Amino acid sequence: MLNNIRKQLFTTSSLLPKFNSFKEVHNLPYKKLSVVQMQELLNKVNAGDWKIQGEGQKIRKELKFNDFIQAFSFMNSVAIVAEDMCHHPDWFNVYNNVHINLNTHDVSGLSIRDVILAFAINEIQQQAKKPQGLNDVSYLNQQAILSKWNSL
Ligand SMILES: C[C@H](O)[C@H](O)[C@H]1CNC2=NC(N)=NC(=O)C2=N1
Repeated sequence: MLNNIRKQLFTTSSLLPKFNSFKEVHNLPYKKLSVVQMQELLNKVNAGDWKIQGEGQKIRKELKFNDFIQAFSFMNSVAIVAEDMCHHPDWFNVYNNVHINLNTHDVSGLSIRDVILAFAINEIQQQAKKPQGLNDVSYLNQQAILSKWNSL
């Protein structure tokens, strides 16, 4: 048991791919990650605040914003990155609350794609300061997110 965990921890260190555009993410190789591997990767990319659900079926985060404009502008920014990645959040929004679940359908669980999107969402959350309206995504800096990922 301990040996298995050690082996899994060891193998995760080689699992962080580099890429220069979110459009490349769809072509990266991916496989189902164990709960241990997933937790290790989330910690590594500063996304330890995402909670792994059940036996590793999905990860979840609940966010609260100042108001609906801030929440919806954040969702617009995430939608832009998610569409480029071809990996989309399963989410719920009421007023200033946004609940997000991520998973990878064809592995019936979690993969590196969920790690990358969780990382990007955390970065966008930090960037989303004071939008001028529902559709204001002018603060979104994809290059900054990409270079931060590539330097992890
Ligand atoms: C065909 C297309 O690439 C797939 O259906 C994509 C779309 N968006 C997705 N989004 C998420 N979160 N998980 C997926 O497995 C997924 N698959």
